[in-house]
Amino acid sequence: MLIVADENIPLLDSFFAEVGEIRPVAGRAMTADDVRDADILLVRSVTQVNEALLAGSRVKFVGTATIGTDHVDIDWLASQGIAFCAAPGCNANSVVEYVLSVISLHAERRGMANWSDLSVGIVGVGNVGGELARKLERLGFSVKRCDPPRAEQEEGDFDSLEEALACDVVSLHTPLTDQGQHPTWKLLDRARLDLLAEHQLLINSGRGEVIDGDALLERLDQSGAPTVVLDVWPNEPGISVELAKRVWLATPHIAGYSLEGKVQGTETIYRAVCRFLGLPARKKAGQFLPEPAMNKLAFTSSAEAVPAAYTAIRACYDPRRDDANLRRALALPQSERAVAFDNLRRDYPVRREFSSVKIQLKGTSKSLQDTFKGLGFKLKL
Ligand SMILES: NC(=O)C1=CN([C@@H]2O[C@H](COP(=O)(O)OP(=O)(O)OC[C@H]3O[C@@H](n4cnc5c(N)ncnc54)[C@H](O)[C@@H]3O)[C@@H](O)[C@H]2O)C=CC1
Ligand SMILES: O=C(O)C(=O)[C@H](O)COP(=O)(O)O
Repeated sequence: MLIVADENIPLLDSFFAEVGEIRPVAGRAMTADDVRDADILLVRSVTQVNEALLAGSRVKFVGTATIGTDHVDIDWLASQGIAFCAAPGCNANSVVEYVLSVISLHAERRGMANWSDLSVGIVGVGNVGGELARKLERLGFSVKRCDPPRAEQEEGDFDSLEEALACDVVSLHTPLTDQGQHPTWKLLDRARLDLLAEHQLLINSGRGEVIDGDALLERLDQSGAPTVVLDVWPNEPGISVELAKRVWLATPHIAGYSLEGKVQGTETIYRAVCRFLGLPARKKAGQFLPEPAMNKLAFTSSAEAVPAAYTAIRACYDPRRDDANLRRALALPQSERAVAFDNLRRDYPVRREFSSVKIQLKGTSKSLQDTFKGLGFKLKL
């Protein structure tokens, strides 16, 4: 059994050594020659999985250790009888924590006493957007939910795109597709970007092409432009330096890169491979997660909820470090930038989720306890 796999899938040996021989390959550069003799192909988002890659190969199962599937021609796989699995939800919480950290920085930068005075419009209310909405509402934010595909299918409190785009913060969490009733390709086109005003914050941690990159560049050169944070970009890894210069925070598609999120992605495809082969799935993500370097934070009775929350959030994850690293990479000669973008992702430092930290509270208020619980930290009272 030959398993060809993107070398950036963490814990390949730990999960798959008992299943078959593993051949790690650079995901971005994977060719038909690399996969010809494979029985199983395991990828991440940087490998285009389609007829050009797989025609004539013996691959019978494809797994992607990612939430997004826009890099996979799922219809073609089905037409060839090739089984497929993705990892829905695996790194959703990581993306939510990225967005929460960005919102905390934005509120502080605007001199707001209370970040929950910001309204937040979420576009795409699935695993990521849904969890973001739940956390924000628990923290007291007012949230608009825009999800036309869900609104058509179920009873629920959904809002229009225009209502979401009128919020103080707009966060994009749709899949990328140019098909069907609700395409998201350039969903934020020139006209919709024109609706955004100077006081607003636009965050894209879905897929780069959901925003029209040229229109965004133009909008950011006009007066009254919104503040923009991009984790995902048109044309990765060769992203526009001009666009990066004009956005407030620029990160190299790492919103989902918590250790928990990555390892859960591997676990999901491991389980699917075991099911496909009729093997018992004995390994679990939890057994491979080390004790976090920082596992405790303490606050005293004088701590106030909002500043304490910001301190704890940023102790776990502060996007300004990723922003600084990406800007350094983009200052390299043009011929080196795309590789540098990918290297930041390949060599990403260990980042742990809020749930890995116990917050010790001595004599603190109920509101402080509720804030930390709402964010997903564990409490030690
Ligand atoms: N930056 C990063 O590191 C990561 C990015 N992602 C991206 O985030 C996307 C969303 O992830 P999940 O929430 O887990 O996916 P999901 O499939 O659970 O939810 C997506 C939601 O978007 C909705 N949607 C589809 N078309 C829409 C439209 N035109 N307008 C508004 N809503 C629409 C769907 O109905 C669905 O509820 C992924 O497809 C992936 O592209 C995911 C993980 C990490
Ligand atoms: O899960 C997704 O969808 C993502 O966007 C991943 O976090 C992307 O990571 P790579 O597959 O590009 O390493």
